[in-house]
Amino acid sequence: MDETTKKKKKTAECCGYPISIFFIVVNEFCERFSYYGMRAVLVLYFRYFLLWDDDLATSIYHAFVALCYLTPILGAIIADSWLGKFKTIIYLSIVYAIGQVTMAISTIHDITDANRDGTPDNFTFHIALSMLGLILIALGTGGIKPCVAAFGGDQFQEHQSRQLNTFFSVFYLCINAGSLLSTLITPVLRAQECGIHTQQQCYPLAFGVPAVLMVISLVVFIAGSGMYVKTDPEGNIMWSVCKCIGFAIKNRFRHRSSSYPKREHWMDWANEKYDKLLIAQIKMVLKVLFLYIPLPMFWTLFDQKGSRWTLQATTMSGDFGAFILQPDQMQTVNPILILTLVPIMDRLIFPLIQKCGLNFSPLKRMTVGMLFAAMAFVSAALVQIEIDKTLPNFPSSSESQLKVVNTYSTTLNVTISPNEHLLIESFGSSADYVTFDHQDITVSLNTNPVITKAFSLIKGGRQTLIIPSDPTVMYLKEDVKSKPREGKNAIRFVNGYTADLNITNLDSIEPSATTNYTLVNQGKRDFVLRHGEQWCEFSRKFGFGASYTFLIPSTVFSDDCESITEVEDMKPNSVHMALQIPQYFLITTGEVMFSVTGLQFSYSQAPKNMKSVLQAGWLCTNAVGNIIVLIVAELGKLPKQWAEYLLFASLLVAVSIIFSIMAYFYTYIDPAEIEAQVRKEQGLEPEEMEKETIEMEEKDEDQKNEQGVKQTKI
Ligand SMILES: CC(C)C[C@H](NC(=O)CN)C(=O)O
Repeated sequence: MDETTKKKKKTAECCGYPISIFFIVVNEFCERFSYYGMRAVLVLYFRYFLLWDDDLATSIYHAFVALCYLTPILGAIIADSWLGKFKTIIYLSIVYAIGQVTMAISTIHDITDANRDGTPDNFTFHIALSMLGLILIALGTGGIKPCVAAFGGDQFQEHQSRQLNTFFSVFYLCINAGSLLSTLITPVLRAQECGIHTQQQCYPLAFGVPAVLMVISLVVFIAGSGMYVKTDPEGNIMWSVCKCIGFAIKNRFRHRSSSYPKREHWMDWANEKYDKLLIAQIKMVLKVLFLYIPLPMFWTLFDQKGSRWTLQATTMSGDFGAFILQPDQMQTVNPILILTLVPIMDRLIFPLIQKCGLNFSPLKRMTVGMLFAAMAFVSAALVQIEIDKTLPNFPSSSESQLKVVNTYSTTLNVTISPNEHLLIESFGSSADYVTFDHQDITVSLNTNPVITKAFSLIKGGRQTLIIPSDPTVMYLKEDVKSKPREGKNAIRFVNGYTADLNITNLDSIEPSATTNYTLVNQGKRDFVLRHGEQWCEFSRKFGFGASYTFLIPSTVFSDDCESITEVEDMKPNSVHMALQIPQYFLITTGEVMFSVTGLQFSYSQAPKNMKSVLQAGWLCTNAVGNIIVLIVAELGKLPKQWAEYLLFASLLVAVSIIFSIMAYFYTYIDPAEIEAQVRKEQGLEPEEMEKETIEMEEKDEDQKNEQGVKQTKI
């Protein structure tokens, strides 16, 4: 125990706050920038750099987030039992920074791109390095998380309890300011092009900047070193706690006969062997941990902002007139609202409620926070119902859908066996998809002579029958059967020109052929069509989430691309992303009531030597919430997304009712007061008692007491 001790040494103050707090909140801002910045581009890195599919990318992403909220337990044990919070933060921040740097290095494609084609040649190297980086990051970010908040709390003196509450709000604001800035900045950095041999999306910059911020965070924290109040670790407290609980259970079991008098609490069965103070502290912690059992459900809903809600946004329109919002940018609404709502709640709403004489206790706030989150999901369900009305009618797994495109020189009468008759103009298409419940069809064209051809359609798929200038070679082309990802537009061209054509960013297309789909972003896009010396420019403004087939006629160069016609395979998104704002508002209000309060509650209800442990327990509720998301995603979804949203909302309402009942029976405590009372009962002076506890924990009592029964000096 070589840390500078200081029970509560007098610290330098500014406006009633310890100055050391400044270093802690700046440190938290930089660390959260680092964490959220890296997280913002992580799925894209998995998907487009490591070339994993959507499912694998999403699962590894959620598993990483869950790990980040499980490792706080480890950090808390190290801090409370061994190194103390200060040293734990320093050492694990170094691990964290190394992890971020490793991660940034793993994204440099040039390292293994020997053939210089722009893609890595040795994926195993990049995967191994990035997994190592992520494990170190999870260890670092999770490990320091419970220590930083608790260390911040330790800086306050007893007379600063009002400032302590404000500190937790400011702390939360810093988290969200860091997360907001990084979520805006790192995607922009990723979109830059960089590289030594070939220019690719700049993942090294997008991961490198968070790495730099982590180093800054560490430097800032060390800079405040001389000003901190540093509390000593109190020996292997977790081990003592486990042994004490184990003994209480064993002893209770040994004395299960009704002839033994009952004890007030089952932990009192440890009285024979363990110190009363330790037992009292364990009781306090267990009471709070028991209360945490229903809490993961809140995070299960909360963390779907990044997954389900972002997917929902991809089926909506982000055209806000003055600016365009991409679906994944919608998530920034959360930190923006946090930055506005925390001060409003702290300065206006909570004091107002207090003035009205209502007792809005922390646990009541948390219950109301849960109900707000449930309402957010009801709102998401209503938005989903609106979206569903505008979505195309996609085929079921047993159906097939077909559309016909005619690039023949005249209108055609198309008969699809047995009784589908379509009249299709030259360079036009059937109005919509025709749905078949069988796959084998025969198509007849009223040409002279009549052309008849048999086709087999894809089950559960959408296809287009392309009739080219020579109808005898008509063919099927597969269409997109879901909304294009990230709100992009899927486009393709049918070449009705008499020779090969080159189109910007696409391979050259032969006459009568159709290109594969290309994804283009919203906004005005220009394409140059070229054949030898001839060229023309084709411009088109795109919305969100549409799909088009462009038909190029033989006259394309003579009328300067004017005669290109378009077939709308899928309508653009028409429900506006602004409709998601109410659900973001509700979930963020819920977060302020639930999460900020939970953070304060976990600190205030923990005994001095177990503050980090309870912070870690609190963060673990988030990890379990993420694991529930993973399980639900794996088990498959309800057929309708809105129904799944309502299911989650109902589950959270049920859980919040259970939580409110548990909260009703919870009595708020002042851990310091209880500890002082126990000491008094033991007839020990505070200082004397502290020494006593440490000595006791250092002994290996198991070896001494084979019989397991020892009377303490109480
Ligand atoms: C959700 C976390 C447990 C708390 C916090 N996140 C946010 O504030 C997001 N609005 C964090 O510490 O990252």
